[in-house]
Parts: sequence; structure tokens; C-alpha cells
Amino acid sequence: MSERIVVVGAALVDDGRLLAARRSAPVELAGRWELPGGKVEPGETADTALVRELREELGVDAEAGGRVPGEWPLKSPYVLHVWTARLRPGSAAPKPLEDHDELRWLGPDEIWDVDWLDQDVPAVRQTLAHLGPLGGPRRGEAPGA
Ligand SMILES: Nc1nc2c([nH]c(=O)n2[C@H]2C[C@H](O)[C@@H](COP(=O)(O)OP(=O)(O)OP(=O)(O)O)O2)c(=O)[nH]1
Repeated sequence: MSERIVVVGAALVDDGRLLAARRSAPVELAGRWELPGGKVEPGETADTALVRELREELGVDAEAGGRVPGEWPLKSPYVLHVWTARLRPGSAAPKPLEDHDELRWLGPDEIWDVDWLDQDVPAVRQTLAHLGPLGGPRRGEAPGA
């Protein structure tokens, strides 16, 4: 049976907006948008991998929240898992340091304005369903209500 390797993608939410990152490589993925993240290394937990990848790729100090239920197949042997994440207080703003050439914070009405990788579309859809209105309480609804 072939081994599968988990790629963790971050649903990094700040101020009610979701961060999308445009890949600069490899050529077959360049120009398409994804959730920043990367491969979980052997012996590493998914949340540790996520924090490491966000530091390397974006230069931010982030913390993982919880996993979005689901798993999406990528090019074999990779599968995509998504975790919610947020910036820790005092974190730098994200910059496209590695693997990406542009970043966008997408508000609720802008989520589908970018050309997500095909395989990310169901993952982003599920992430939005999981988060509700981008991580915050519904308008007019008390937190925790
Ligand atoms: N990070 C990330 N990778 C994705 C997504 N969707 C998708 O197909 N991929 C693919 C692109 C890559 O083939 C693979 C993850 O590669 P990566 O380049 O982000 O991971 P990495 O930083 O650990 O890679 P490496 O350069 O160290 O080998 O998964 C996504 O939403 N986020």
C-alpha cells in the first residue's frame, strides 16, 4: 500500500478575512492560489508543521486552531488537510518570502475572486462552512450564542 503524505494548508483568518497565496512555482501550479502551508515532515505533528511553514513562507508568528474536517487528494502521494490558524499578537504581517509571489486577504465577498487551485476549491468551500462567517460571530449574534 502506498504511503500518503499530508500537506497542511492554513486557513489563516485575521480581522474577518482569509489569507490566500499565489504560487510562484512549480510551473504547473504557478499563478494559482492556495492556502499557505506545506508537507508535514516525518515525526512532526500537523499543527507544528503549519506554524513552521507559515514562519518560513510568510515570516509570521502564527498559532494553529483546529482541523477542518475532511481530506482532499492532491497529486499522489499527497493529501491536503486544512487547519484554522491565526496570527499571534505582535506577529509581523505576512510577506510572500517563499513559494508565493502575491498574497491577498479576502473578505467574505471576495473569496472566489482568486483562481484557486482546482484541488483547493472543495477544501476552501468546506473551510468556509466550518468557520461560519470567517471566524467571527454572525452579525447581531453574541459570541458563543
Ligand atoms: N501548501 C499547499 N500546497 C498545496 C495546496 N494545494 C495543493 O495542491 N498543494 C500542493 C503543492 C505542492 O505540490 C504540495 C505541497 O508543497 P509545498 O511546496 O507547499 O510544501 P513544502 O513547502 O513542504 O515543500 P518543499 O518545497 O519543502 O518540498 O501540495 C495548498 O492549498 N497548500
